[in-house]
Amino acid sequence: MAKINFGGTEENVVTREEFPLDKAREVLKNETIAVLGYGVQGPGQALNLRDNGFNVIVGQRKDSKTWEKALKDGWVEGETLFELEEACERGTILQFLLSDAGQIAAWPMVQKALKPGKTLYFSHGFGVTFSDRTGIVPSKDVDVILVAPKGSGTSLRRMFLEGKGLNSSFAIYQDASGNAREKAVALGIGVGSGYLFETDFKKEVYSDLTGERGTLMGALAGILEAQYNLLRKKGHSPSESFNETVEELTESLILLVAENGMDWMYANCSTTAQRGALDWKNKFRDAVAPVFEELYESVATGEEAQRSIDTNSQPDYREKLDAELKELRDSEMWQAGAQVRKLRPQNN
Ligand SMILES: NC(=O)c1ccc[n+]([C@@H]2O[C@H](COP(=O)([O-])OP(=O)(O)OC[C@H]3O[C@@H](n4cnc5c(N)ncnc54)[C@H](O)[C@@H]3O)[C@@H](O)[C@H]2O)c1
Ligand SMILES: CC(C)(O)[C@@H](O)C(=O)O
Ligand SMILES: [Mg+2]
Ligand SMILES: [Mg+2]
Repeated sequence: MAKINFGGTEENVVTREEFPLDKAREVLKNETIAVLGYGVQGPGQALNLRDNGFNVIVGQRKDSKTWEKALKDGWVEGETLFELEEACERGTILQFLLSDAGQIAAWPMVQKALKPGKTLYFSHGFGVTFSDRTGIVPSKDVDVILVAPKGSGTSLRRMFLEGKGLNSSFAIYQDASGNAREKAVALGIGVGSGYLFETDFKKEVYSDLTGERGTLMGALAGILEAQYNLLRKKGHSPSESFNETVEELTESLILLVAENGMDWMYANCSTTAQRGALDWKNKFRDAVAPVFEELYESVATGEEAQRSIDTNSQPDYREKLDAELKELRDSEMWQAGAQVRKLRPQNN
């Protein structure tokens, strides 16, 4: 494992050069990897593992839309596609990729199939970190590991097909076999990670819940809405407000940040823009800092986990989420966005 200096702090990371695919295949050559759940991470990880030459099966509820999706993706009923219970029995590595709330209901079935020597794999520290709320407590004779891709399963698959890699974290919760670390890294490489950085289950779930509620999703949507609403209130058109708030960000400036950092994006804007952005950056940072404090606290007390469990365990959780997403989609701002996207020359 390489020690790499990240802005002054040394961390353990694993790169593809150091742990090539051949080595990963060798480590897992006698394993049957059962990917349980075919929502967002399930397809990304299962398809990448399959295309990378691992022995993979998928477990999914048969009466579901995602069973049909699995069939379309080339999984074959009775050969590589099974009901959850059968996949649990057949797999030696169980990749628990049901929704975090769904994992609670499925845990007794998974627990029963987890014979000594098998491996339990998560892509989130949720289940075991909040075990007082989830009831997920693996027995001591199984390896318990984590590989958490830092992005959507959709991106994991797309980037794999483009020859790129999404970074993932990895962690070991229990090492019963003595080989848990090697297995975790091999699976991380197998699912198509760029580089792997080390964490533990608690740090993974705390940072992940903070990130998605914060800058990655919640804060992002909130700050965009606030600026769009202000511009509209001050008499700017939907086109102007949307372009100045979202389209320029996603089509131009954030790509420059991705390529070469914030200062590079700034350097490619006018000196007028640079002066103003440098002046206002700290004001925004300080304004939202207390909200981030509140968010982290809510994660650490388990409040966020409980809310997620309570809402996403309801039988109609999917319909309710869809209704909330529809409301977002139907708002003026995002309807304006749909029009703007249609007008992109590359979409014509
Ligand atoms: N979505 C992502 O891209 C992403 C990224 C990183 C980590 N993760 C983690 O990966 C895991 C899977 O997340 P996801 O977003 O792919 O899940 P998801 O919400 O898409 O659900 C996955 C599958 O679980 C099934 N399911 C839900 N409740 C069930 C139940 N009671 N019994 C049986 N099946 C049930 C659904 O039908 C679906 O096929 C979670 O731990 C999540 O935190 C997800
Ligand atoms: C893709 C995310 C937001 O990184 C993941 O954490 C999730 O929960 O879907
Ligand atoms: Mg998450
Ligand atoms: Mg995440």
